[in-house]
Amino acid sequence: MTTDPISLPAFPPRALIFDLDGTLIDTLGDFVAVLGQVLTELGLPVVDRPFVELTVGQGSEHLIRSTLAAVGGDPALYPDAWARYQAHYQALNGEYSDVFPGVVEGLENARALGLPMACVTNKPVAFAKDLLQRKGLAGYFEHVFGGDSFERRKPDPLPLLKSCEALGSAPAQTWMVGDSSNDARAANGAGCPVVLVSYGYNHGEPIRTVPALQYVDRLDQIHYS
Ligand SMILES: O=C(O)COP(=O)(O)O
Ligand SMILES: [Mg+2]
Repeated sequence: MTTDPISLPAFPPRALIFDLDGTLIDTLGDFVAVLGQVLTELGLPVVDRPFVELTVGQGSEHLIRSTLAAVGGDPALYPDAWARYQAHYQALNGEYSDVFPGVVEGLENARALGLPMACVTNKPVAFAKDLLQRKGLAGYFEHVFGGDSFERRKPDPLPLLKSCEALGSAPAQTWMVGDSSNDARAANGAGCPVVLVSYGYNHGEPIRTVPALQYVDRLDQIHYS
C-alpha cells in the first residue's frame, strides 16, 4: 500500500530544512569582498552590496556570470573568474559574515523539540560546511547539502527530496525554512511546507509576495503547533 502524502498533517513538523545564505547567516559581505578581489584582478569595476543582494541565491556560477555581465566583462573570462572566485572564497569564507539575530535561539528551540535538521544551500557544499563550522552552527545539522551535492539545485525540488530521504521524514511533514522564492519553489515542488524569513535576499521582491505557511522576522518566532 502507498501512503498518500496529502493526507499527512503539516503540523507539527517532523523535521526541518534550513537555507543558509540570507536565512541563517548574512553572507553578503563575503560575496562583495570576494567579487571585489576577482574583479580588481581582472581589471574590471567592482560591484556593491545591493547588486549582490539582488543576484545571490542561485549558486556561484549564476553569481559570477551575472557579475561579469553587469560590469561589462567578456563572458569568456568566466573560467578564470570562477577559479579566482573559488580560491578567494575559500580564503575568506565567513570573515565578513554574521549569524542573523534569533538564529541560535531558533535552532535551540527546534533542537529542544527533537526535530532533526538539515541545511540545504546553493552554495558549494565545502564552503557551506566550513562556514557553519566557523560560525558555531554545524552541530545543529545532521546533513548539509550544497549546490554541487546533487544533479540539480534549488529551485529544483531534488535537493529537498533527497534531504527528506536523509532525514527519514515525509516531505509533507518536513518544513523548508528559507528567504526566497527560490526556496519556496523547491519546497512546493517537493511537497514541503514553507516558512519564510523577512530579512533575507529575495531577488529584490517583498517576501510576502511569495505564498508561505508562516513569515517570521527571526527564527525563534516560528510556531511549530
Ligand atoms: O547562491 C548561493 O551561493 C547560496 O544561496 P542559498 O544559501 O540562499 O541557497
Ligand atoms: Mg537564501
